[in-house]
Amino acid sequence: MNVPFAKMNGLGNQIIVADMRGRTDRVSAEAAVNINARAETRFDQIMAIHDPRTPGTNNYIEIINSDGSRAEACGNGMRCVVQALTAEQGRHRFIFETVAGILFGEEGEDGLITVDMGTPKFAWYEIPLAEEFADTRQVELQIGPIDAPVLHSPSVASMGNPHATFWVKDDVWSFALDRFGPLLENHPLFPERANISIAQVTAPDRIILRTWERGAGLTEACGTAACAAVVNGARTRRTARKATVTLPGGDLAVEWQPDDHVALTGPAEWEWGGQLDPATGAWTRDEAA
Ligand SMILES: N[C@H](CCC[C@H](N)C(=O)O)C(=O)O
Repeated sequence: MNVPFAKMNGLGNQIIVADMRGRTDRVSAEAAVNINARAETRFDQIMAIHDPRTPGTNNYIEIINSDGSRAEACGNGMRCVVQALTAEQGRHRFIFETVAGILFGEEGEDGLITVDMGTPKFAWYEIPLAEEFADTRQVELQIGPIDAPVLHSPSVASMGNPHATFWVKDDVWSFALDRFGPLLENHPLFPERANISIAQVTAPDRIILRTWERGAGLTEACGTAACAAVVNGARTRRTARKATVTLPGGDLAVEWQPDDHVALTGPAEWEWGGQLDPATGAWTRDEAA
């Protein structure tokens, strides 16, 4: 009843790829919490590969945060899925379906993986926000002393999942994101909570970014947050539509293409494999070959 899994990472974003093909059950929230409770398998997201649900797609992917909640999108995790399936099948291009829609992934000759993350959404009800904002390039939200807020006026967008990008002039490491992150993630403005990022633009094609992820906390990298930062940077004229985003774990390349799709390029790394029970989260590590 166990399924194979791989412990992987996408730029230090801790990912577990679980092979749920040929089964009708799902990785339970309880299993996710139990897997995350063990040091060796502490993770940010589980990417569960299921049989396809729609003709023309290769697989349906379910994304589970470390708190057991489900996410609509995960850029770093999708790259890990592409790498795992490329290693297994020898093919390089895949079409996936998630709750947020259809997306493409491809491993290049250089080993870097590009994922088409789809089109960003900017309407307040699409993100979603709890109240109407005509312009989501800058919404009223602040934290810290009322007359001297530490973070304020984020740009918000959906990359399938909700993101707020707070623009800062100072070093992103000078902010206590561990303290502000949980408050902003759960702010009443975000009925489905949100991923919270602080972004420093250092050149029109360069952003330094830290993210507090919804359902996972501080992470080394968040692919969809990098996409949201570039899209929000471009529509507020802070950046070009193509930029390198430097995250604690390293660099990602993001391009908001003329066809409105956002392409995310970066590495993925396989660490080790094992077998897990998707109901309880009990797992064993495979013997090294
Ligand atoms: N690590 C992910 C994002 C996970 C999203 C999740 N935290 C949520 O939206 O709930 C990424 O690379 O895009």
